[in-house]
Amino acid sequence: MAACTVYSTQSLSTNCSISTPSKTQHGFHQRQVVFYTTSRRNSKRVITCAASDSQTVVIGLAADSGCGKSTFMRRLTSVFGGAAEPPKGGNPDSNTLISDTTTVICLDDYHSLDRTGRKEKGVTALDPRANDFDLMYDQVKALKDGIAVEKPIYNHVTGLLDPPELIKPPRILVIEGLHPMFDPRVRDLLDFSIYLDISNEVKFAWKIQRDMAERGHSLESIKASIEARKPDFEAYIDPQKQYADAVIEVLPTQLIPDDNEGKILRVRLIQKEGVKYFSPVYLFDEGSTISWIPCGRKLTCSYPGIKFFYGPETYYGNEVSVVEMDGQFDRLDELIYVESHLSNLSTKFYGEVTQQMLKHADFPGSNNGTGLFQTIVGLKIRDLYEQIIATKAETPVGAAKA
Ligand SMILES: Nc1ncnc2c1ncn2[C@@H]1O[C@H](COP(=O)(O)OP(=O)(O)OP(=O)(O)O)[C@@H](O)[C@H]1O
Ligand SMILES: O=C(CO)[C@H](O)[C@H](O)COP(=O)(O)O
Repeated sequence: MAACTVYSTQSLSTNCSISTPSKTQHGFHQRQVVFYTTSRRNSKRVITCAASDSQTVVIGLAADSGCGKSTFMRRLTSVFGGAAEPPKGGNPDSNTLISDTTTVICLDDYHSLDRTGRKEKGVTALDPRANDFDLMYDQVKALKDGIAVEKPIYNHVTGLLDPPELIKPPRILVIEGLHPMFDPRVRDLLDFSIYLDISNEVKFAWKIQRDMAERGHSLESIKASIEARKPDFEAYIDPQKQYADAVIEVLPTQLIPDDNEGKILRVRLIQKEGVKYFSPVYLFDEGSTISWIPCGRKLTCSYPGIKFFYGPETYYGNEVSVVEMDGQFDRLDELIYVESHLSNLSTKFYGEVTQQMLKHADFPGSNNGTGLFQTIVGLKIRDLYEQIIATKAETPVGAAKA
């Protein structure tokens, strides 16, 4: 037995072991892995799992609850083709979504306190004390290293921690939730990170739409829940945006003075410069500053119209370039006109952004910058993944391990 280097925190490394790997006809190593499950950190479990030879690329997606993470994930999965589904035959309340290429795990599964536990201790789910970052790190690292893990499940229906589910290393692992960039060890594992920054006004409008219309909550209870989360959101969630490689910022429109309906949106795609395998999208002319109103013969715009902006900025001390769209499309098929003026989109054919947007015209935000920029970031992630895989394929085996 070789010592297991996967679980590197002190509490795990001393008791963790792994059998000598043997190669199967499918190019996988059969490994017997001894590790701890979440709910029982003091008890060992032995399972046999397959460790893939191919690299797992890890993407982090951070946002508050109800800010469009699921919608973004559906757009991302669609870029790779195939539908994402919960693990077959598993817990019906699993938060995990698996497709051919991607596995999306929800970081709510690393809540260390269940609903009652949080109530008793007087902490919210946003508070780091309600989450197990050691285990999050151990398991994301294991998956990145090609080792399957037994991940806990936080059941949103019952508010309890359910028995864990087996997660095998995928080609792309997306960790989405409240804290993907909070712990520096987890942050360092990310190949790319995104923050969905929804302004309070817009968050409120979306919450009302979903929780009042679809879940029967009262206006007062929605207001109270947003207010109760605010201090912890500001302390622990919002600061993560400084680490993100791409931020999608969603603000009320500036096209209608004093608009407070939250229906027409100004959306900014803030892209960090100098990130490996990521070259920011630009409008017309890279590095310049441009304001563009595309409404005319090629693009139908009803009131209040559409306005684009592109230019360099500084964001938390980092150089970024920003593409901004204020307003909404009347006709989605005309998006091709806008697409043809954007460069570095990482599309595989002319019109791919428009095609993706039309394919999911029923998703929230498909007629505005939220859908457009989520789709573009999805394409950039595909490009990043393909570059990482190509680089790995070119690297001689010995050099890769050095
Ligand atoms: N781009 C958008 N435009 C308008 N409404 C949106 C948009 N994105 C999300 N919403 C609204 O917010 C709700 C939540 O979206 P979604 O389920 O994608 O968020 P989430 O972050 O995954 O939420 P949760 O963490 O609570 O599961 C949607 O039902 C919709 O009402
Ligand atoms: O912020 C959240 C992330 O989605 C949830 O509020 C948190 O996970 C707790 O869930 P629940 O409200 O179902 O107990």
